[in-house]
Amino acid sequence: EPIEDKHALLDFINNISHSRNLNWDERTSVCNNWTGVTCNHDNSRVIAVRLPGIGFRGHIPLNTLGRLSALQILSLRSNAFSGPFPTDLLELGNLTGLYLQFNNFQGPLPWNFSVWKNLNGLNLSNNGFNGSIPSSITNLTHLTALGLANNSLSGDIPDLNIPSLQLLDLSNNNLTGVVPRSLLRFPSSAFVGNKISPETSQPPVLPPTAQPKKHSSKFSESAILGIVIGSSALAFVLIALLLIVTNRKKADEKAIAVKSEKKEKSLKRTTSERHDTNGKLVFFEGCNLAFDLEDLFRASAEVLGKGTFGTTYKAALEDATTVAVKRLREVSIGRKDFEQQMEVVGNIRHENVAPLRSYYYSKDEKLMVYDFYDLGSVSVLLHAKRGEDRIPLDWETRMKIAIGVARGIAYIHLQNVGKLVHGNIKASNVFLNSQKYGCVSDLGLAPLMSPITPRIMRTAGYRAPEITDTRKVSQASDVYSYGVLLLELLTGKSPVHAVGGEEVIHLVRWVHSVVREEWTGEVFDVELLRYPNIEEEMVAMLQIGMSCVARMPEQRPKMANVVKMVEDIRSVNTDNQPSSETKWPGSTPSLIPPVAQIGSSSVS
Ligand SMILES: Nc1ncnc2c1ncn2[C@@H]1O[C@H](COP(=O)(O)OP(=O)(O)OP(=O)(O)O)[C@@H](O)[C@H]1O
Repeated sequence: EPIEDKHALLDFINNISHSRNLNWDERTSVCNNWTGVTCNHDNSRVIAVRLPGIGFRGHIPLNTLGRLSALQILSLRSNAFSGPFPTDLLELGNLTGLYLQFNNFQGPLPWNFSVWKNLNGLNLSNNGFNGSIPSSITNLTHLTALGLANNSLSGDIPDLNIPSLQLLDLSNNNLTGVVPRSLLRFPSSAFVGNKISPETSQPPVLPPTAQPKKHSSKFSESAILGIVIGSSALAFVLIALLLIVTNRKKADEKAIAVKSEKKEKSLKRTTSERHDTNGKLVFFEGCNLAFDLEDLFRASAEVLGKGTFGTTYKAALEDATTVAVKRLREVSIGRKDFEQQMEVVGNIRHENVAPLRSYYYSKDEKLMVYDFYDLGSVSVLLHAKRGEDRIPLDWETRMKIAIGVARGIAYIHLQNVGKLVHGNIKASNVFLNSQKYGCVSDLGLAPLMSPITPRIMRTAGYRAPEITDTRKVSQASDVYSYGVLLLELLTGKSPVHAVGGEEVIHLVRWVHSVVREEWTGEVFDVELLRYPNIEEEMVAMLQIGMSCVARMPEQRPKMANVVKMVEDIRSVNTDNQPSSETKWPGSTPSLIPPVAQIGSSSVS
């Protein structure tokens, strides 16, 4: 454990008064569950300290936090710290996030901001800082969010030519002069409550108000604005919190607008207390996101959907990053087992597996935090509004999805001494990685829950037949689900879909029957007909898909073999296809049986 860091933290806590007790016991390891403290992967350094709302008062003790030289995130917001800006913090050259808002700091800002060259979130709002905004702030080239609102800052606004900056709030200070050119892209609300001369500062767009919109994407946009605007919007940001935290209400955005600020403040306090004492947000390696639990609960949240294991929200954090938060329900195992499973899942780093960034466990609340995928899931890409103005998912991309997913699952199957199961392969859990290859999410959740409930139809189409009896997912059942996904990519049809009103068709059975009657050409998605020279590949993929959905688990190929088969399709055909842009890695060509032979052994 990092002894030096531990001593620095103990020196800090022993020299400051605070109203809530922390569990910082010097006999325990600083990396082991100390409230608000996060260590790096090998527990050799403390990298984040998040202590919002602990009731600290007085000056930050000298020569304490400044010794945490590996610190990346420091959040001391919503306390009652006073005194000048703690210059010790200038020692922390690795900081990416500094959150000191809602305290009673006073005096000038530090003049040499440039020491924090990696800083991307800085919030010093709601303090008593005065003097001018130092021009050195312009050197923070990674800054994405800057909050200086509700202080007593004066003088001109520096020309903050920082292209990465997405959120800015300078409102309610004593700033004068004009809004510099580089900042005209921000809404006027970022500057209100100052003495800025009106003629020259003509902000481009005046956002109406922070009223929440009735529906989703707009809701989140206005929510971000809301945070910037400040107090009036605090209302609905905090209701979003309510939405995630209390489990009492469904998303009812209308109610959000009418809540009074007073009420929310107290709500907020209870919430943060409840969560800080109960549980801890655990981060995994490579998580550069600057957020703490309160950020998560304060974030504007939009429901993405309800799944088998819970509800997933899109949450916009204060520093303008967006994450997907999965709120689990009906977790049937205890903390230890839960944490163990999270460690396995969270330490998987593979380009075809969506990284779990962080998780949270307390008695009432279990959360998992992922990167947010802008393009949406493969389910959306494949099925959303088929029609004239739709850009179809081209064959190239479908192949890359299939290859990526196969590689991701094969890698998962190697973990935990070859015992890990994904357990929930389906199109809504597959996203595109930065190279546009498939990337699987939502793995390893089945062991957390009570036995699988067959009532959920959306999953049913991907579920291997033996699960009806065994009630357990396995690597072989992952292979089956992958096969269904392949059929979905090839046919453009959802695994369970209604045809002619009520009727529900099972995709696997449907494909079998079409192939059996030698109508193979009919199974393929009409959207794929426009691409030349892909029949061979489509047929070969169909064969792989059908071998994966063999009825008997032992007849299905292992995932590692599936990877080879899928990759081989490309290496076989690239010779004949000069049009293919990508050179696919692969080994020797596999022998592909004629279509008529597939399925005969596997039809149910
Ligand atoms: N990281 C993410 N980025 C973008 N969208 C996501 C993310 N994670 C989930 N979603 C989307 O949110 C919705 C709800 O997801 P969720 O995982 O809760 O349910 P599901 O995938 O429908 O079912 P299940 O719980 O069985 O996985 C889905 O449409 C899913 O594609």
